[in-house]
Amino acid sequence: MPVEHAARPGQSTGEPEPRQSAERPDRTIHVDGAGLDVEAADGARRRVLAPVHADLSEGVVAVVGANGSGKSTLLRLIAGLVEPSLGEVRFSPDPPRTGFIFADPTAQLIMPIVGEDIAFSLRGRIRDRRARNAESRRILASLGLEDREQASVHDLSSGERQKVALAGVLAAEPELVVADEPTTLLDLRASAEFRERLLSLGVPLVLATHDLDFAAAADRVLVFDDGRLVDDDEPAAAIPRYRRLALGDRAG
Ligand SMILES: Nc1ncnc2c1ncn2[C@@H]1O[C@H](COP(=O)(O)OP(=O)(O)OP(=O)(O)O)[C@@H](O)[C@H]1O
Repeated sequence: MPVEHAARPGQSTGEPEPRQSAERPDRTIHVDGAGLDVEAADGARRRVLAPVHADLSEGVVAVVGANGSGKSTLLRLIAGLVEPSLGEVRFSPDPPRTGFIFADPTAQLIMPIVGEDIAFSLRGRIRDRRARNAESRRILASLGLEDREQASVHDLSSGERQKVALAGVLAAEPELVVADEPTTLLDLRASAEFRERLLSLGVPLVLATHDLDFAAAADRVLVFDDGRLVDDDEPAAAIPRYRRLALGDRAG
């Protein structure tokens, strides 16, 4: 059930950030009993994700759960990075162009200079080099990084580096963004800012997060525990139950 948020421009910390209204493609991710078994070193098979059933068409879906509960596995199945050993992931009407954002942006920065990295991501879409550089500058400016075009990716702060990784993903004009704990390495302010960026992309977002403020800004929350989907509801209902699941009496 989509949850509407009132606009509160300019806020950068604290409460969940407002989401700008945006056109969202009418696409559904059908997770039809998708799950994953892996083979251990001794040859034994281990189920790391029990079959998940969920039709996801909301603008922002947050996936929460303890370490090792199966969040990243679900994200990788949705993004097509891993094939399910059970069930399937389908899309209707058609599979989206999907961009994946990792917790550690260094995993996806390829070129040493910021502008070069974005231009590299644009190569599939724009053949002309000057047009590519112009588009790279436009994307960087849209993320407030216009003065970092010539910077080394190694000299950036973690927050800037995560934004450059996002710029690289946006360069491919994704129709779905899958983000695996994208604010984990960021401080409070950078995390709030990055959260706001992701929420205002106007592109459907599925993200795993331990940041419950971020999850609270989603339209729908999936809760995982020990490799199973154990709750699936709107944030106002799912997050308090997740707190009780994770913290027991300490949830308050
Ligand atoms: N290819 C694999 N081979 C072996 N084990 C795997 C594989 N993929 C996932 N696992 C295991 O499955 C479990 C769930 O992992 P997953 O990364 O999905 O958890 P998570 O909820 O994202 O955890 P975290 O919050 O720590 O990132 C873990 O025990 C992990 O070691």
